[in-house]
Amino acid sequence: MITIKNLHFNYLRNKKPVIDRLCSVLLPGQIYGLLGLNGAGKTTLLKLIAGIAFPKEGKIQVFDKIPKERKIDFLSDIYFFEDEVKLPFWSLQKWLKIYSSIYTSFDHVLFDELLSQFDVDPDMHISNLSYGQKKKLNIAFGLATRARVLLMDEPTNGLDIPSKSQLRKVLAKHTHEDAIIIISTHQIRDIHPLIDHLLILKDHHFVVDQTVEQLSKLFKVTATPQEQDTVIYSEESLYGKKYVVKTLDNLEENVFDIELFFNAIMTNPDSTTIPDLNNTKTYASI
Ligand SMILES: Nc1ncnc2c1ncn2[C@@H]1O[C@H](COP(=O)(O)OP(=O)(O)OP(=O)(O)O)[C@@H](O)[C@H]1O
Repeated sequence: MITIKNLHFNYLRNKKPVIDRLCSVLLPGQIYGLLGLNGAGKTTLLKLIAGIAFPKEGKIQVFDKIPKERKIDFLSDIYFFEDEVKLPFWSLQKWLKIYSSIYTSFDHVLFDELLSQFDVDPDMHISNLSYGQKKKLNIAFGLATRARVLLMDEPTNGLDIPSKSQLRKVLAKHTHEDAIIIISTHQIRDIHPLIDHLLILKDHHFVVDQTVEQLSKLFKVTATPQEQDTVIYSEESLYGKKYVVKTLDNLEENVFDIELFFNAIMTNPDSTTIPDLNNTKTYASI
């Protein structure tokens, strides 16, 4: 479990908060989609969870560890897939030998299997890999660490179309019930089917922190809104106009489109109040 309480963070040279009064509880077995506009603070939040940046106020606890203490058993149980992969100019095998030793549960069989699925030659020198191949190498390595916390910053950036589908498959196959995966992305359509829970970061905290299942009972996308529907957003598409509407009955799951919902939240901030169907959190007013 990741527990975040009243988190506040600003960078040294800028007193303006990047994260402020942010609270949440993230549960094992879930894949979280972290969305927000450019500069909303998504990467910063991932760095705070990874123990790379330190909270100015508030608290983060990852399982029973405090990230900023950077204890060995914490560092070997978390993997941060940064958007820009920084790898040394070594042979892949040398890099693997040195870095895999940090992770007590590193699964070499899985690493080889993933590398082969991604079509990356294990005998290459890292400096000869393309941007996308480095990204795939890093994904294979991160999953093979068997870390319980995986933080992914724009994992589909630079991947070709078959690799994106490969990534979806490997994530679906190799996630386990005690793992917490947070995927920060602007390319939500690349990973939409994987997302269990949506986190939308706006004005320095989460304005949406709900399961996709709950949201799909509260909102739907339709081409033909009914008189009783409350339209919160509409967008022209190739196939005609699409509307995001609040539903009146909270029982059935509807067609839910994360990207359209995100646009609705960004462009229509006053129209929506999202009740917490599980009563686990306070109401999020948007
Ligand atoms: N090292 C830094 N020093 C000072 N300010 C920073 C630093 N890194 C990020 N920022 C600022 O913090 C804010 C949040 O940046 P962050 O990279 O976390 O946003 P993001 O949501 O990941 O953005 P994007 O979607 O564009 O990647 C931005 O205003 C950015 O300018």
